This record gives sequence, structure tokens and C-alpha cells, in this order.
Amino acid sequence: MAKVAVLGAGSWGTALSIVLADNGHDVRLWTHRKEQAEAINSTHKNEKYLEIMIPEKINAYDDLARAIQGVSAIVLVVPTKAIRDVCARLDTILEEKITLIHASKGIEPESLKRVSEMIAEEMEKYAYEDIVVLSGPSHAEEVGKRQPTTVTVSSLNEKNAKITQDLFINEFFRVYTSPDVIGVELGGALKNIIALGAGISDGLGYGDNAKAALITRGLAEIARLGTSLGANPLTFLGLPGVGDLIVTCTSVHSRNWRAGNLLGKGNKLDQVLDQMGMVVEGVRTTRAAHQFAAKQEIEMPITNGIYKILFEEAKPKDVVDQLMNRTKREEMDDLAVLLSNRYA
Ligand SMILES: NC(=O)C1=CN([C@@H]2O[C@H](COP(=O)(O)OP(=O)(O)OC[C@H]3O[C@@H](n4cnc5c(N)ncnc54)[C@H](O)[C@@H]3O)[C@@H](O)[C@H]2O)C=CC1
Ligand SMILES: O=C(CO)COP(=O)(O)O
Repeated sequence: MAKVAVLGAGSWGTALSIVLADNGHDVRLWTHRKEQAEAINSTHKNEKYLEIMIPEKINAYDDLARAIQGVSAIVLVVPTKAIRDVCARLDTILEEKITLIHASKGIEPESLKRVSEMIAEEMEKYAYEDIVVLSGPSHAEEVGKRQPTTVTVSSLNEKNAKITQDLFINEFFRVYTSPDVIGVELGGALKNIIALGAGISDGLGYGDNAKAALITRGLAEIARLGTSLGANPLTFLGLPGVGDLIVTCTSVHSRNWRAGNLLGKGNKLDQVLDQMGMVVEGVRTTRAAHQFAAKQEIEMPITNGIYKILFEEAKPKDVVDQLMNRTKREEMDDLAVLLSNRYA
């Protein structure tokens, strides 16, 4: 059995720690807040984040050096905004190169880097090829209750992907591998934008038809941008694409859906983020994707509409009206563009 450090004690870090502990591993859960580490160790709960008892053998730490001492794998699960900071600290204290996995879902605005690219930039010991991403339809609330869940792990280093699959796989947490790091990371990050949109649509009082349209046309946008950046279009039909879109756009567990729902009901972004108390990755990723679409010259009307609601105070109803009244087109034009990008 392995010794594993999970860095980031929010809902997802806690749920992944439970999977690892169930698999017999020695799990150290790191938080940057001392009082949270003390509360986890004394009550075996992580109250603000997950309503579930945490196995007593999971130990929480607030000292990063102690948390990673002697471990053979690290799982990074902090919000994308904190990735560079945590990796820079890790780089100064990590003595040897061990398996490095991340499970965060976002894209950095301005640099337009994916999480594995940010990690590689901050950590001298690691090349981009070494890093593993874990993504897929997986709400922490259900994983914490050991409900059936499937995810995908991806790395250009096949051995590292298989080590990760073996660390996590069990009878309720099924782990697939994929060689398509770009597609797996972009699918997980970009679906959060569409989940905001699904929440907005529900908040406006629209129904299942509107949501199905958002999921399907959102998938077309994700696949267009992703393919232009080198992803395999088929990845977006799998767990990190369609799978994660379904789970995030249709569940009240989703932080992105919940934030969108409040926006659709007329709340302002600042008020919404204050109320959430948990990371809503889709907000920063919308900014990044908006910039990416312009850079890649890719049409992303839903993403751009959500950008206007978030950052330009556009009224959600007006944005829906604009989307519905775009010029006529053939549905599968997207697919033709996507495949010609891929095979040109
Ligand atoms: N919650 C879920 O069901 C899932 C979340 N994810 C992804 O996992 C990542 C983390 O999400 P959650 O656990 O939901 O977030 P969360 O909001 O529940 O928790 C975030 C944690 O990160 C900590 N943190 C914030 N800034 C930090 C910093 N500078 N240094 C160290 N720690 C810091 C916070 O104190 C908190 O404990 C996100 O990228 C999210 O998209 C992926 C799959 C499922
Ligand atoms: O990525 C997730 C589920 O796969 C979690 O999404 P939220 O951050 O919207 O809760």
C-alpha cells in the first residue's frame, strides 16, 4: 500500500482522500488552514465542505513539508487559482520526483495554460509529460458516500497513468485511462462554463429543452476549441466531455450550476460568489475561454454570452434571446470544421 498526500482539503480533496483510504493507502490530507486541520483530526468531519464522516486513519496536516514526507504520490486538488502558489512551495521542499496527479478543473486567464502546464512551469523536477490529470463526472458529495462513479486519468507517461489508476480504482470508483491529456483537461475545465449557463437557464425558469440545447451546443463549442488545440475530438464524447457536462449541468450538487442559478434569478456575480463559499471554477475559466476563442478564431457564442453576463452586466434573458436569434446555419457545420481542424 502507498503513502499519499492529498493537497487541498475542500470537498473534492476530502472525497478523493476517502477513496484512497478505502483502498488501504496511508493518506495525509493537507490544508493551508491550521484550524481546519485540527478540526478534521479531532472531529473526523470537514463540516463546511462535505457532510460525511472521514475515516479516522486519514490524518490532516497544515504543514506542507510534514504532509509530503515519505509519500510516493501527491494529489493536487486546490482551486486552479492556487495551483502556482502551492506548486512553487512544493518545488522547494520536494526531495525526489514522485507520482504527481492533479484533479483541478480550470484554465488560467491571460496565460491560457491548462493545470498540467502550470504545474510543469512551477516545478523544476517535473516535465509536462510526467504529470497525471484525473477528471470526469464526479461530484464529491456522491463519491464521499461511495456511490458508483467513473473517472478518467490521463498522462503522456503511460506508466504514471497506470499507477494512478491502480491507486484509485475500487468497486465504487471506476478509473479509465486515456492518452489525451489536452482533451481530458479541457473537457473538465470548459464544462464548468456550460454548467453556469445551465444554472442561468434554470434560474430564468426555462426547462429541459433549453438545458438539452445548452449541453449539446456547449459540447460543440468545447470540441471546436479543444480540437483546435490538439485534443482528440472523441475524448469529448467520453467521461471528461459529455459525462462531466451531464453531471454538472443537471445536478444541484454542482457549484457552477448553483452559481448560475442565482445569476439567472437576478443576483449580481459578487453577491453570488460571496454566498457560495466554495470555488466556482467556471467564472475564471469563462474569462480564459473567451480569450482563447478570440486567439484561436473559434466561434463560441454560448461562452461569449456567459462572459457578457458575468463581466459586462448583460441581462441573462437578453443573452438567451441573442443566442436564439443568431443567423441560420446547418447543425453539423461544427463537426465538419472540427474534423477539418483535426485532419488538415
Ligand atoms: N467538488 C467537486 O465535486 C469537484 C471538484 N473538482 C475540482 O477540484 C478543485 C477543488 O475544488 P473543491 O474541492 O470543490 O473546492 P472547495 O471550494 O471545496 O475547496 C477548495 C479548498 O482549497 C483551499 N485553498 C484555497 N486557496 C488555497 C491556497 N492558496 N493554498 C492552499 N489551499 C487553498 C480552500 O481552503 C479549500 O479547502 C477545483 O478545481 C474543482 O473544479 C473536480 C471534480 C469534482
Ligand atoms: O467537476 C465537478 C463534477 O465532475 C464538480 O463541478 P462543480 O465545481 O460545478 O461542483
